[in-house]
Amino acid sequence: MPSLAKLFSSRSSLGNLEKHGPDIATPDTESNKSPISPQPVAREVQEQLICATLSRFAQVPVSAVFVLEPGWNPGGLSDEQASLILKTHGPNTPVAERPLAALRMLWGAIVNPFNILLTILAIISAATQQIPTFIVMMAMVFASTGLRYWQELKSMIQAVNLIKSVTTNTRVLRYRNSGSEELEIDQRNVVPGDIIAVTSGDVFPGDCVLITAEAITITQASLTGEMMPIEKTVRLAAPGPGETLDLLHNDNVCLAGTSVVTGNGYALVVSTGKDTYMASITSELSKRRPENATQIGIRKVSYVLMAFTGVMAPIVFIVQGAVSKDWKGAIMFAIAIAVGITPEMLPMIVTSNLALSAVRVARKKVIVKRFDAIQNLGAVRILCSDKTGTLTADLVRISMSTTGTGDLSQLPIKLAYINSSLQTGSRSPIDHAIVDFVDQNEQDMFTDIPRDGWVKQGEVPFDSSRRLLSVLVSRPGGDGSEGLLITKGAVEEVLDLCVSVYNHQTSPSSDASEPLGLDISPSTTLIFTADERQKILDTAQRLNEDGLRLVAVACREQLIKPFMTISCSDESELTFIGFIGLLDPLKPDATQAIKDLAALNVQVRILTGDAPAVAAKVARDLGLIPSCQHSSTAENEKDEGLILTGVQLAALADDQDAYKDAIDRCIIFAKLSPYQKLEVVKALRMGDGGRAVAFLGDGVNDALAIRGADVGISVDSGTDIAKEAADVILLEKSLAVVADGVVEGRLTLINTLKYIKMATSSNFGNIFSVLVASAWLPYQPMLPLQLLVQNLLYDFSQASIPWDNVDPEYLVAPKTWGAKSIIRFMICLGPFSSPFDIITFSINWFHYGIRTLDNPLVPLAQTHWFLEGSLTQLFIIHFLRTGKLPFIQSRASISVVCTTFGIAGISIAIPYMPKINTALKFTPPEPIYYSYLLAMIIGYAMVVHVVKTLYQLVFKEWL
Ligand SMILES: Nc1ncnc2c1ncn2[C@@H]1O[C@H](COP(=O)(O)OP(=O)(O)OP(=O)(O)O)[C@@H](O)[C@H]1O
Ligand SMILES: [Mg+2]
Repeated sequence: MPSLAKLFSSRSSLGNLEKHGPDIATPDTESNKSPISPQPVAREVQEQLICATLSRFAQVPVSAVFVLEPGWNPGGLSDEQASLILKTHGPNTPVAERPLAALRMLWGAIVNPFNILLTILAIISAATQQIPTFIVMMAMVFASTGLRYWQELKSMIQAVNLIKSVTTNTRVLRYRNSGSEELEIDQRNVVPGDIIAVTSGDVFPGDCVLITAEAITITQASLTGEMMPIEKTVRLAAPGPGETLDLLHNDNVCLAGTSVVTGNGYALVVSTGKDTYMASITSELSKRRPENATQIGIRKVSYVLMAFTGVMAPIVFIVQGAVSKDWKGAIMFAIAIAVGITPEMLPMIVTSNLALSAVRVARKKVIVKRFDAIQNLGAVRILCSDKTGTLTADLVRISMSTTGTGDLSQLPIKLAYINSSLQTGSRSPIDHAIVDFVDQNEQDMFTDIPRDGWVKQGEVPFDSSRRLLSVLVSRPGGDGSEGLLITKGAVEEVLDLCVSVYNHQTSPSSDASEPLGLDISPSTTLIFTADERQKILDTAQRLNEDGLRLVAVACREQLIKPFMTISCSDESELTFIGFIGLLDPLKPDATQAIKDLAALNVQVRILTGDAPAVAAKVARDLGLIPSCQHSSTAENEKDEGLILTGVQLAALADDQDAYKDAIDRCIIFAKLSPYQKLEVVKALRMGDGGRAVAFLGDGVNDALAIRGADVGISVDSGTDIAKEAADVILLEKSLAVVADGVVEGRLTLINTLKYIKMATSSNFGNIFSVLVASAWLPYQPMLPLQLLVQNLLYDFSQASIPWDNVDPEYLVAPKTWGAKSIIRFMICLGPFSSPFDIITFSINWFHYGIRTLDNPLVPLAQTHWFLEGSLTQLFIIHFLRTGKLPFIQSRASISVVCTTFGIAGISIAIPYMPKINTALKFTPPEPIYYSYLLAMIIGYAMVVHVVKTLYQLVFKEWL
């Protein structure tokens, strides 16, 4: 008996495309093993090879690394060297873009139960001299395999092309004109021997060894699923005796696909492309990802069908064998029935459905990295978004530079400028805005900054948990030991570190002896009392409510010692200087996009690391929370229940009910750490009995939540780490295209559901008919071969379903795979075809008097059932594809009309086709039979329509 589990788990073409995702129909990991997939032993050998290559460079002190390979040098490769290595090693193609395993795919299309059975039957036919039968059967094998292979190959090529349109750049050091130059190149052109510069948010393009002294933290979530960052540092000592390299748990190796969370540094690329650890575990990675709703749905339905097959095939075999005494014929018949029940086209339908949608959304500049994400997008009920760049235009510009009490002052922006221009981490839009502003206004306002005089002596890079960025600089004109620690960051975080407030009134505004006129001494600072703090917070609140994003600036004088490094612990005892207020206008299309999403029943929530008041202002302007005309106090009170901050969230941890209530109620989640973003996404997913949640973000701080959501969405201009974690990439930063993606996802899901509901219900109906026929008729109601031909023709007609129209009302609500709904549909609709099959048996029995096995008219009886079965099944597609009246209220797409009517025409023609009819043992029916047939089709259509109306009344759903 053909194994349904195998069929459902046969790897679809997309399997080897995905970075980490399984293909669509792979519920059963055991049977995922492709017959020609690498054996575990081969994998072990490959892993040992990777280890050996890496340990050569990773287990020596950094000072000795460059001696190991002639030509490699700490200043970087020359362009000639790099292009030579590129030629020999090949491009550093990411796993997702690997050329297709076309042969493996062909193997998957060939080896399926349907083909195996047909081939066995064909061989038996050839052995018994039935050459025409053999030819017909083999033609069927080629046709079905060809159709599936062609569809899957096409989808895969499309997928690869789509993924290629998302490029990732890497900063490399190249040795040019007797000096090192840092340049940005396409990640595909990185070669072993390259030195890369990485900063927070960057993904390692190959397996690398760290070569700079400062520690960085990286996440290996893409390889291990473990989201906690781990620290990596350079190796200074030689390895101890017996020390071996542990790929995932060593100090200085950063594997391809992992990404930097905090810190900056340089690393030497050791392996690229197919030689990386990630490439070696691609198939494992795909199995590790938890099943999504679609896969669970397919698995459940396949279990039900398997149970049917398991019960039905033996019953049919025993009953038919006992009635006809032809046990050999009975077993063939039972097998053919089992094949009939199997919806063997499901993997192909799902694949082409998804590929088609992926190509359609790509036209709207939405790139789906894992095809099945598109279906999940259709299921999304809540879209979480960070604020900057998706809701706002990401055109951050400086609006003001003020003191803690809101008076204009240039000092904060000047200090922030030194901080932003000297820091070497990834430049955030805030840093860009500060640097651009000062560069543009330098002539008029900033003549007193001796630009080149400030020399960086140390840095603590920005991270979203601290929300601070500090730079230690030596003052211009001094002996180099007088330093200034300049810290900028989120207001509360900076205030927590302050011990005094700079008094701008008493301070000399332009004392020539003090650069920037900054003199921090007891006479120019005030003690930081609770009162002072409150005053500053009030100012911040006021500015935030005007929609200004704030960065607080503070500093401290510090003595600089030789070889000193600084860390977070140095960020203390600061003097508060003032604020920089930044404006980021709303995206023009965001309000409409939120309305469109609301019309699609998708709620939008804001999850931001920024202050609640700024987020509230954005939400109000977008219409996400009601705006209040009267006073800001009233607004605050009203917003209260809709905003939750990270601190409040943490405080709710002990009270589960209040926690759930707050998560459900709040629209804005502000001041969240990256972990809290993930926590909120998880909590939202759990709510309401489980719902699909999408997360849209672009920063390092969004990557965890992107990975944790049902659909992670990022933008092409986002950080690599966010793009790596995402399932969907928007080439244009716009919320509006997300709404298009949601519609497309629903369209795909509806068409897949259509197929599965039609296929299962018609198979379920056939089971009853076959049981009746086996118990009643002394001959086979259809020959196994005839059953298979009918099955194949039906399959061909179904291949057009992905191109079908969907009634608009099905698109307004989130849609998920519901195994229960499919089974209910099958049980309620399936049996109504049986009465018409039994009428056909009765016509044969009573009208034509075909009652014995040796009656010469048996082929005619079989032709009759073939025609009735095929035509009713094909025609009824139009009734089942919509909850409305077919042809009049809802029309199928041209492709569905053409295939269903075309295949119906072929079915009618087959009994008349010379050679084919003899091979299949069909006889042309009498003309009068066609009037019976017409009556039966009309009768069946009427019955289905009545049942459909009642079904929708009772269950309030159709597809
Ligand atoms: N480069 C930076 N230097 C100093 N402070 C910064 C920097 N970037 C962000 N901040 C501070 O940290 C706060 C949180 O910003 P962050 O970008 O981490 O949050 P976010 O969740 O990405 O925000 P959004 O939702 O607006 O994208 C900012 O409001 C700002 O005060
Ligand atoms: Mg952000």
